[in-house]
Amino acid sequence: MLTKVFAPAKVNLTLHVTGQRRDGYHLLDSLVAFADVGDRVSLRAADALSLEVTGPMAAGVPADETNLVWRAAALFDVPVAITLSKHLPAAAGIGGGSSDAAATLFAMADLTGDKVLPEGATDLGADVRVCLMRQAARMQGIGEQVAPIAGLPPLPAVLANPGVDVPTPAVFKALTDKSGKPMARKLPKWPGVKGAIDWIASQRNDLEPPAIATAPVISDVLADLAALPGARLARMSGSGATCFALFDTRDAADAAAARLAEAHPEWWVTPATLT
Ligand SMILES: C[C@](O)(CO)[C@H](O)COP(=O)(O)OP(=O)(O)OC[C@H]1O[C@@H](n2ccc(N)nc2=O)[C@H](O)[C@@H]1O
Ligand SMILES: Nc1ncnc2c1ncn2[C@@H]1O[C@H](COP(=O)(O)OP(=O)(O)OP(=O)(O)O)[C@@H](O)[C@H]1O
Repeated sequence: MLTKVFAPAKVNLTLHVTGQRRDGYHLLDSLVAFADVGDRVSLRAADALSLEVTGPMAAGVPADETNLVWRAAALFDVPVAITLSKHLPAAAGIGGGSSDAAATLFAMADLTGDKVLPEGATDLGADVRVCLMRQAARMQGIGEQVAPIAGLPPLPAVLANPGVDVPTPAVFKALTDKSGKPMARKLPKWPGVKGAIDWIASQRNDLEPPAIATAPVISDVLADLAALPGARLARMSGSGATCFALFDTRDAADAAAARLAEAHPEWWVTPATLT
């Protein structure tokens, strides 16, 4: 039996860094949504664990035990042959590895019938827990506290990545002010897409300045996204380098994505709906 699970891109609509723990990990307050674009994990029972990485963004992604998909599957007793079809850029702030790991955990649970996640599952990455949620959520602590958020309307978006790898630890290291204000304790009720975008625009991604210091091209991506017709807001996701713009309608996002892709054929650009 072949089990297939979609691994959506994770987008940090907001990302406030509110402190740092003694062990170096940072305290976050983030509104996270998921895109209708992503990777695909498929697996079947086999004699030994194996992984093949395919798809348009497979270049450079490890196909060995360092891949989070492999590590997630290895937590179970059943050996499987896995195919990971990469459509998302890696080391890009959209949770590729974490989302792939979460999808693998779902697929393995489906295959084995196990109802409880194996020990170590959520230690695979800071974003794995939120990626297991697969719906808009508020993420706090170092990523281990996640709560679903109701009432966020589907948000039309363009995602753009300039092709530079931005390693997450380097960005956190370059962050100077680690005590940003959190989001309001109670998130507002959003009156439709326009109101939600207005509110998101009033929040921040505190990792933008240190990511731009690490990879200055990110400021070009943000400027080009903000200049697209109909763009209401441009912001970076996670630790970068992927940035997103939000639009009032999916038609506007589709047209803007086509325009940006034409201007920057060397960038990864896609329209998406975030939920
Ligand atoms: C920045 C975010 O993308 C926001 O969603 C995530 O918190 C990062 O998630 P991730 O890539 O799955 O992160 P991990 O692979 O667990 O951590 C990579 C590195 O980022 C730093 N890190 C990560 C999460 C966190 N709350 N504080 C940190 O300081 C640590 O140096 C860690 O070694
Ligand atoms: N399934 C995977 N897909 C992509 N990269 C992976 C995967 N498993 C392990 N890696 C390794 O992890 C590194 C980080 O990739 P990933 O796509 O998880 O980025 P990220 O920027 O840390 O995501 P985020 O910060 O949004 O959680 C890559 O450079 C790659 O070598």
